[in-house]
Amino acid sequence: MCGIVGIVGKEPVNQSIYDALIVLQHRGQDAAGIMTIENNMFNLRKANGLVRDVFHTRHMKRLSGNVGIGHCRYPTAGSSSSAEAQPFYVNSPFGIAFAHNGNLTNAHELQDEVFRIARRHINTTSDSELLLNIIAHELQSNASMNIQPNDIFDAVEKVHKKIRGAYAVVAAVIGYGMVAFRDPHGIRPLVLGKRQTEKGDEYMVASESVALDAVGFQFVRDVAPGEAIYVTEEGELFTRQCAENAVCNPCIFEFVYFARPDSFIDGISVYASRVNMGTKLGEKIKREWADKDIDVVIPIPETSMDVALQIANTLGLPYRQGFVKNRYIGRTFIMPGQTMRRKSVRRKLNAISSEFKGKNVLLVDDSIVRGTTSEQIIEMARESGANKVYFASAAPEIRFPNVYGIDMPSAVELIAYGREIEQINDCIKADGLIFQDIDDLVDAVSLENKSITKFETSVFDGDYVTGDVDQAYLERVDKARGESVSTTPRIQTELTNLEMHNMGTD
Ligand SMILES: O=P(O)(O)OC[C@H]1O[C@H](OP(=O)(O)OP(=O)(O)O)[C@H](O)[C@@H]1O
Ligand SMILES: NC(=O)CC[C@H](N)C(=O)O
Ligand SMILES: [Mg+2]
Repeated sequence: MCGIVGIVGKEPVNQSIYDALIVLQHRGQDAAGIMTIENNMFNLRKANGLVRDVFHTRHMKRLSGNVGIGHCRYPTAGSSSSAEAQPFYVNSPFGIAFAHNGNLTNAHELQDEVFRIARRHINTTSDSELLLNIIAHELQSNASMNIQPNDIFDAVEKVHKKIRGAYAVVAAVIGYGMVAFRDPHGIRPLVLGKRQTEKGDEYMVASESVALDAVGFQFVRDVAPGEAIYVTEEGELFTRQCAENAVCNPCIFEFVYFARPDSFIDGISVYASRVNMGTKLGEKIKREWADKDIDVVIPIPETSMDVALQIANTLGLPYRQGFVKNRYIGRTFIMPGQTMRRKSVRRKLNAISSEFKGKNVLLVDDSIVRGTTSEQIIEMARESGANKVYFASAAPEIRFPNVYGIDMPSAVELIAYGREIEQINDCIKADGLIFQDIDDLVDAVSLENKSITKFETSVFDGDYVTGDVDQAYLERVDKARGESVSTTPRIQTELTNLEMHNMGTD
């Protein structure tokens, strides 16, 4: 999913960007990077790894400057090579550092255009490097030596017309400041924050509001779909709507799984939406499983905990912790490669056997994607002596690939693809399996902000809000990005490109 952050400050921003990335770590565990501007020069450090492992004191010291951007990556296009870690950089016009959350759906066509028309070479397979070059080209064609806010906004307007898909973007431009914008459907989240200091106002954009909280910025508002934000190096803020027909169709999977519960996205508390999911699913269980003799509700840590507690409340059943999560293991779903994901479930979760012995348990997860977690967890519950193991998913069956920044490029790897509920259950081997209905999921989230009438729900219903995704497209994406990409041993991909990039030397 990726986390992005950008700050125009009155003091060095390196520590604040680092702290913001630490709380956005759940959005991307594969690589991290920070780029700052000082005396019209860029400073960069990026590498594969968690934020805490990528930045050491010596790197932080080098990242001086009052303007900067940061990124933590969960690869959804290209490879997981360190050459595709972000921020990316182009030297013309002015010098632009760039970070992106999302996925372009017309990257294929753009690749050719960028070369033929803009004469720009893209040296990685990343759609983000492509997007950076499109912006750079538009800025270059538009601007004189002394660009004004409207020149930047005109360039973003042209970018919106050219590219399709999901994108929340932040860029730092030498001599100018920070530019950020969000796709016209608002699929990926982006918030604006402000901090008042004696030297003047500082501005920050970030993927989630929790990043503002962490570094002491006040939440101002969500960046509107299609809107662009420009903050000069001096701290002056300009904004403009740069897209025609912008609509707010946020990705519903942010609320199901990706975002932190203490974040607010488009006016919706992620936590409250999860509690509502618990109420809705609890009511469905009451209606449809009146005959099931459930003794206790047990969450599968970590994301499902808020939902599971509310299911227990709704059913009037005890809520108990049956699994302990190893705090040093990250999220399994966003790990690259099925082998790593499979191995990590047992390393990450261990059963408290006394909570299962002789009991009929209802295990709750936020979603079942590939079934990696559910299959192993049910096995663990049985090994711990459970009598019956029922399973509830707070999201409906996931049957369609995601093309907007979640790594589900291939339908065949989804456990619900081509399977009815009983067949899914045959795979995960529960004594009963129940999914949230799609209408209930949408209601659960929209209850918190009634003005949003449509969410991006393609993984559940195949309705892709950008309108440009058909079967042929899905087949192409599937082919281009098979498991081979994400399972390629890192060392191999490293060797190919290591010297071609400004890695911010060790
Ligand atoms: O069906 P699967 O392919 O296994 O994917 C779904 C699981 O992956 C996620 O957990 P993850 O471990 O990534 O993160 P969490 O600790 O936030 O729950 C999600 O919460 C489900 O538990
Ligand atoms: N998950 C994301 O937002 C990924 C951004 C970009 N498509 C990449 O793969 O680097
Ligand atoms: Mg989980």
